[in-house]
Amino acid sequence: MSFTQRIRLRADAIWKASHDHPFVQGIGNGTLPKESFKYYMKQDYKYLIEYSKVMAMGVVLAPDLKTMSGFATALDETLNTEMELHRTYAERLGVSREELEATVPGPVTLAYSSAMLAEAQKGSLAELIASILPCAWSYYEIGKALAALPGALDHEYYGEWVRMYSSEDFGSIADWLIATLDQLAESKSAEELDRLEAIFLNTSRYEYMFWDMAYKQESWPVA
Ligand SMILES: Cc1ncc(C[n+]2csc(CCO)c2C)c(N)n1
Repeated sequence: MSFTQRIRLRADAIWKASHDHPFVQGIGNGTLPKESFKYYMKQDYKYLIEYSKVMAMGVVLAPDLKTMSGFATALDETLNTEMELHRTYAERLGVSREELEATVPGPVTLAYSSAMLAEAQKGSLAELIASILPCAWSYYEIGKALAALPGALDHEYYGEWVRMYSSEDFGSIADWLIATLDQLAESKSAEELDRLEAIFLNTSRYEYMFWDMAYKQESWPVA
């Protein structure tokens, strides 16, 4: 079993909880309230800005040109394809570019982004990838699962979201991160692998919490 298969297995209960979450299922069957989706899109936009910085740190930490180029491609995809989806939905939802960019990150958005940035700043590429992998990988799994539901791909409102996250382009970023982490894991000690697993489990938990936060439109308890 590869290292990423091992950590995916350990995270299975968390990933299943995300998959079954009413927010995710609501995108798939079209019943998700638009207000929850609007809240999610605004929070996710802020999250993706920080995620992009982590990708950029991947370029810096990369040991060779091929790896640099992989991070540069993923960074471009995030800034110019994925975030374009958010800009398009924001327009449909009547949220201006200014409002979108001025979104105040909620508690989970801030905690999740800070956790990824903290791992990236420690300076090990394996730790950086372990922290961002649940993000790219779980969305691809969710995208594909939702795409298999009748009508989800063609849904007049959420179809675009399902098409983007089930696309091969996003899948190839997840596959590339998986292969890169497996390669880095080959030269790590058992203690280091345990540490990478713990990082992966933590951001898997944050993925679940992000869906939950958005569903409940959870904000800071005191403004
Ligand atoms: C909370 C949260 N987690 C994951 C993603 C999905 N995502 C973020 S970056 C990336 C890889 C390529 O850009 C993918 C699939 C998201 N949007 N929001």
